[in-house]
Amino acid sequence: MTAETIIAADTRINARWVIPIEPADQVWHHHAVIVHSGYIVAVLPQAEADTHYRTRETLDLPHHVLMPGLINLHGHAAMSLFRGVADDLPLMAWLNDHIWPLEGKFVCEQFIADGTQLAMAEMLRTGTTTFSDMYFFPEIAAQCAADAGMRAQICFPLLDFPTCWGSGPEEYLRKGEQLINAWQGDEFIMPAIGPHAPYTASDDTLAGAVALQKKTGVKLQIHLHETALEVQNAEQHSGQRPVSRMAMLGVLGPDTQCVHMTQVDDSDIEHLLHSGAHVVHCPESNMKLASGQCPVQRLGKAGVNVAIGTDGAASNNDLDLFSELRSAAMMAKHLAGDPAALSAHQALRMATLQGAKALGREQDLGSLEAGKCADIIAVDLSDPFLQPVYNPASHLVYSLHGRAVSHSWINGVPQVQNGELTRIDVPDLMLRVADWAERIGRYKAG
Ligand SMILES: CSC[C@H]1O[C@@H](n2cnc3c(O)ncnc32)[C@H](O)[C@@H]1O
Ligand SMILES: [Zn+2]
Repeated sequence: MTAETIIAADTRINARWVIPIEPADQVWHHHAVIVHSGYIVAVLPQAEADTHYRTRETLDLPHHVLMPGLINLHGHAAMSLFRGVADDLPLMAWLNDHIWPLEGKFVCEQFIADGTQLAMAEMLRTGTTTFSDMYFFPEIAAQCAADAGMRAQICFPLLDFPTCWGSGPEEYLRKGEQLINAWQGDEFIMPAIGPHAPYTASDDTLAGAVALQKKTGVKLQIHLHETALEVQNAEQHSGQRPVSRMAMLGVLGPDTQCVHMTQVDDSDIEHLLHSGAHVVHCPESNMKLASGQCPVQRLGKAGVNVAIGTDGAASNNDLDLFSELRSAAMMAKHLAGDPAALSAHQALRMATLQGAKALGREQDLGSLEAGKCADIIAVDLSDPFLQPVYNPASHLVYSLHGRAVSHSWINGVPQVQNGELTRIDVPDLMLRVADWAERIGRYKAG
């Protein structure tokens, strides 16, 4: 490019700080991000942008940090309607005695539409631009995400028993294949297979999942080694750890995301590494259900890719990935007995580029680099509770929560402007949520 070359583009965002994620551990001052046709064209010093770019619009963010949108790699979006409905319980009592009966009573297409919108409103408002969902009526969740312009991996549920979405594994697999056919190759929606867990999916069911994965090439996500009890029960029942059973059945591979992994021994790490499977860490859900904790530092040092997720709002109880990062960093340090475990920059990478890698999208998502999709967030650091700012990466992980997000774009399209959602009708959504709360609350009260 010569000094005279002026390039026309759609949007220029000037920010006080830019954390590009790649290259790693960088904080750039007074840089600009240039966006055109949904893609990042350049990330460069503002003085250079003055010389080389003319854009239709320019946004000045003088107290803000720009970074890639966050990737929430595990959740059950519509469960936001069950937020706070059953607290202070261990996983199996929470599921068996509370959540599964409630799901049997209330989950239907409208529940999924309203609950998924509620979850998306919270995620967008707190900096998430891509999420993964594993829940019933995935065709509704996929359409909701596409309508809102949000990126989503939509995992269809697969279990041995009947639910509101199907009569059993055969029907789940048949409907799941329809979901894959409808959405595979879409820019926003990534259909995937979601066998619930080793204790709810038989060998035959998992073989069906593996066959469908081989046929279609989509990703597979499963809850795995969530609790010590899960591993103990499996060992007593079959003499095998669930990870080893998954390896034997062909479930583990580079297209597989193992959610939780709070119980990890050397043989598990060997299976994860050998297969190239990814781990999704959900620290707050794991703490709240007292399930255990994923040893992220150990896995990272061994070379396993670790992404992060909130899990559903019924076990967290929010979908704010910034607060999740704080918990992840604190927990990693506590668990490793090492304050250097999971630094602020490492935590931010886990919620961006490492999430993109688990989705197989590290070529076009997860960092602010020319050629990547313009999935960008701005975080306002001007509040008194964030002063002084020596290191914005530190504040993003250790000091703030997601409500400090002021702007977000997905594919260059504004989703949040000055803290307001642009594409979700919040007052209308609140009416529908209030209606569900009234019905669920009345049922709970007996
Ligand atoms: C097959 S749809 C998803 C299914 O999973 C349940 N669920 C939500 N959170 C968890 C968790 O942390 N571990 C295991 N199962 C979970 C959800 O209620 C649905 O029934
Ligand atoms: Zn989950």
